[in-house]
Amino acid sequence: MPTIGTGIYSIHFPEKQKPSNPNAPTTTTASKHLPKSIQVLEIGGSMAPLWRQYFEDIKKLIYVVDASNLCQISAAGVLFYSILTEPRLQKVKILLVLTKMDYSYRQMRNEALLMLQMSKLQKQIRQQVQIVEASAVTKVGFPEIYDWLQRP
Ligand SMILES: Nc1nc2c(ncn2[C@@H]2O[C@H](COP(=O)(O)OP(=O)(O)OP(=O)(O)O)[C@@H](O)[C@H]2O)c(=O)[nH]1
Repeated sequence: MPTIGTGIYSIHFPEKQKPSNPNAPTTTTASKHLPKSIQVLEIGGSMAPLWRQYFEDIKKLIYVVDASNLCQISAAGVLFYSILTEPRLQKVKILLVLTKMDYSYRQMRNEALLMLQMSKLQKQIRQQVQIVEASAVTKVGFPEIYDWLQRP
């Protein structure tokens, strides 16, 4: 079922794992100031014609592409390009999540990036796009996504 409309979610960050050396410091001054939770607005793929209404006052943007859905990746790339060239999003930090990696074959990362024309896009846009492979089932990629969200 596609997400219709929008959803607001709170993401609570897991405590950082304690290091195996008991004498090592567990928290640094920087990590003390990291947010413990964050609010995320999810806007469904079927809302693409209305995405522009949400571009005001955004600090970070996560673009989620279903890597198991070969038929839709090229279309997702065209929509991604329209986001990256949007004047109001030029200073926004962007995370590209290739999701459902558990359901995709192993080379899918490269194929998806090819279909999204990422290397061509990176030369034309101002934002640095971080790319993460993820799965809601295996939780692959979650630590990277949490880190990215917590970073200022
Ligand atoms: N195997 C697998 N299934 C997933 C994963 N994430 C979501 N699903 C399943 O995929 C189905 C559709 O969910 P989503 O693709 O998240 O739907 P959606 O993102 O709301 O849809 P749009 O917003 O329209 O793109 C549900 O049955 C989910 O349980 C994943 O990482 N791996």
